[in-house]
Amino acid sequence: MSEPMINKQKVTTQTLMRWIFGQLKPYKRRVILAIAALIVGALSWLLLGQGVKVVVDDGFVANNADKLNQMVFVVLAIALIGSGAAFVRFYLMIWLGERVSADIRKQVYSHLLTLSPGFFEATRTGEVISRFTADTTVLQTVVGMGLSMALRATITFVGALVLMLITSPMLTIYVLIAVPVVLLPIKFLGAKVRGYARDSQDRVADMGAYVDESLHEIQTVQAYTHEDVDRRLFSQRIEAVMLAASSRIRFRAMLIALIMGISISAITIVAWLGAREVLSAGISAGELTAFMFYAVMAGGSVATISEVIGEIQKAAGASERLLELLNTKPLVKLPESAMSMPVQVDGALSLQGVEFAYPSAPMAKVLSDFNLEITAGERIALVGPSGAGKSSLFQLLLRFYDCTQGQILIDGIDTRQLTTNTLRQQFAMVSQESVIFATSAYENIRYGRPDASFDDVKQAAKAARADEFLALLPDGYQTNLGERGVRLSGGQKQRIAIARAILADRPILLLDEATSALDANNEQLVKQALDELMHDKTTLIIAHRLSTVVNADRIVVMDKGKIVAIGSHQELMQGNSVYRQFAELQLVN
Ligand SMILES: Nc1ncnc2c1ncn2[C@@H]1O[C@H](COP(=O)(O)OP(=O)(O)OP(=O)(O)O)[C@@H](O)[C@H]1O
Repeated sequence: MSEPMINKQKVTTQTLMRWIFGQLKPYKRRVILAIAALIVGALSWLLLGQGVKVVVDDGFVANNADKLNQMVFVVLAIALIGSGAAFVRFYLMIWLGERVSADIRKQVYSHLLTLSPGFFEATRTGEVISRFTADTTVLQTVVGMGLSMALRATITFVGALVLMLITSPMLTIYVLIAVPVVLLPIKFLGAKVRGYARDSQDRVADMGAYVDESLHEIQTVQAYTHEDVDRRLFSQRIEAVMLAASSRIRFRAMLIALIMGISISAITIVAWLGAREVLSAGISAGELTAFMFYAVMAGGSVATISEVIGEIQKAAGASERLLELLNTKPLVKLPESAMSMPVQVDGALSLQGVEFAYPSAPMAKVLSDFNLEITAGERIALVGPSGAGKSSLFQLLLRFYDCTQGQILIDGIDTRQLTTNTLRQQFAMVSQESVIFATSAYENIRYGRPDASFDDVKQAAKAARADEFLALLPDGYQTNLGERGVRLSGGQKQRIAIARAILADRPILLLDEATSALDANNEQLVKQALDELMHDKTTLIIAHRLSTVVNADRIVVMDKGKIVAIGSHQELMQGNSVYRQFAELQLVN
């Protein structure tokens, strides 16, 4: 059974709009200003129609050159005001779109950092990144362009309608009959567009994940000359994106075409009816001109609104995925009122009746009946065959998961009484694959204590036997180590990771010893670095080296999630067959 990591959910247009308006709240002043600019803009375009009417009737038809000259200036002034308002509206709305999408990205990223590592095992990084970039970009367009266009179109529509009514009530009634005919396709085709939009974004995410994975493992791809297969598999994913997009585009195109066709037909019919009115002297030529100006404006507004509705449907699809991410909860539950740790933590650990199974495989017990008391400052070596549960034990100690039974105590405090932050601040971890970030050596070491001074960093590097080689790098400590530390040797990476842990200065160490053999010199340096690190600290070390088990206070032998023996190297070599086998076959001498 696989764990439902992301809860699929349907987002209605209302939920989406409520969410977006919530995001706009902090920028109330800008929103109000944008709306004001929008109203001024829309009103000036409407006023332009009145200007045109005066130009035609009083200037043109009445053959009055003075009036004509005068009105041209008025019309130009109105156009200038309209353009100014358009600038303010456009600038503010696009700004708000960018702002909202930036804020949403921050929220999603901040939330992602709280999710359990299990979530990232079940979800592909590339997919998460796609949600981040592609989905928030869709929202950005909706806020920046869509909402502004819809609002302007609504005001224009209402204004145009009022002026049409004033100009000619009868012709207006003809126009109004046409409106429901335009709205019908929006309702039916809009829903289709939304469904396909989500599908489309899902396919984009899938493609992103594939690119991420293959480029990440480029050496393996090239070493196995797998490029052609990758091209084919990628192209399949791209075509899936195209296919989903085509369906969406088809329905949107149909929507737009239908609306245009219906509106233009309606306008033509109304113009024809209006022209007959002019001929029978029911209305003036200027009135008909103004009326048609408004009718075209109203028709254009309806078209705009329908297009925006398409955009919003698309955004609803995209935000479904973003909201799913935001609503994914971390696996571990935090206490209602958390305890704090004393200033001085000794680092004694107590595991009492611990039992554990991963949520993705609840029936497979990874640890069971696990009891272990570790005194402060003790050095424990964990050994056992692959799959014995050693790494899982670390995951429980860091509370990436909760035990299914039993409890874990630090200095007598149940770890479930602490926030995960307080708990994790008691541990420093050095994993088997030394983790190096694509930044300077300095920042890499400072990772565990971002406020450390340069002297602190240098001291930690010295203790970790890293100072010497760091000083020889082109920019010393400021040298960029490249993505995943590609510019360093294995032993150098290990020593940087150890320097980081030394600087972090946490009471308990979790070490997963590297299995790869180093040359004698590097080996010696790493050993010295580890000795510095473990000094005075409670240490749990997944051991792969003979020197480590020999120097441990106690060796805990694990097999199939249980402790099968505890003792010193000598004792276990004599008394425990699992250990003897392990030591003979797997310890690096
Ligand atoms: N994320 C996970 N989801 C489900 N099962 C897991 C997960 N991680 C590990 N397991 C299972 O838990 C068991 C213990 O694995 P664990 O990695 O703790 O062993 P280990 O002793 O550290 O092994 P190794 O020395 O090979 O790293 C294994 O059977 C493994 O398949």
